[in-house]
Amino acid sequence: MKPSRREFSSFRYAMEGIVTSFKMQRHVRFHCVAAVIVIAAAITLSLPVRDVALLLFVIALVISLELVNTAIEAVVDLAAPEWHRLGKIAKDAAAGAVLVAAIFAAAIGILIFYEPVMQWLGQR
Ligand SMILES: Nc1ncnc2c1ncn2[C@@H]1O[C@H](COP(=O)(O)OP(=O)(O)OP(=O)(O)O)[C@@H](O)[C@H]1O
Repeated sequence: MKPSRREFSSFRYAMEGIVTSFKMQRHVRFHCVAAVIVIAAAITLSLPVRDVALLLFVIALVISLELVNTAIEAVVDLAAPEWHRLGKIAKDAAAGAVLVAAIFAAAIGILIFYEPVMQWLGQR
C-alpha cells in the first residue's frame, strides 16, 4: 500500500522535530555523537547480535527522552515565559528522565563492552 500524503507529512514533521532538537540542544548532539561511536565500536569488536540490539535499544531510549525533554522545555517556555514553580518541576523532571536513562545506558555499555575491550587490549 502506498503511503498517503498525510502520512508523509506526519513523517516530515517528525523529522523536522528531530532536526530542530538536534540544532537547538547540545545534549542531543552529544548523545547522537556518543551513539555513533558506540555503534562503530560494537561493529569493530564484532559484538553478539543480542548485545548490539540492547545497545540500539538504550540509544533509542536516551535520544527519544532527549526529544521529549526538548518538547517539554518548549511548552514550558510558551506557557510560562516567566519563572513558575510548575515550570521548574516540569523542566527538572524531564531533565531527570534523560539523566536516569543516560546513567543506566552508560552502565549497560560498561557491562557489554568491558570483556570485549579487555580481550582486544590483551591481543595488542
Ligand atoms: N519558566 C521557568 N520556570 C521555572 N524554572 C525554570 C523556567 N525555565 C527554566 N527554569 C529552570 O532552569 C533550568 C534550566 O532551564 P533551561 O530552559 O535553560 O534548560 P537547560 O537545562 O539549560 O537545557 P538546555 O541547556 O538543553 O537548553 C530548568 O531545569 C529549571 O530548573
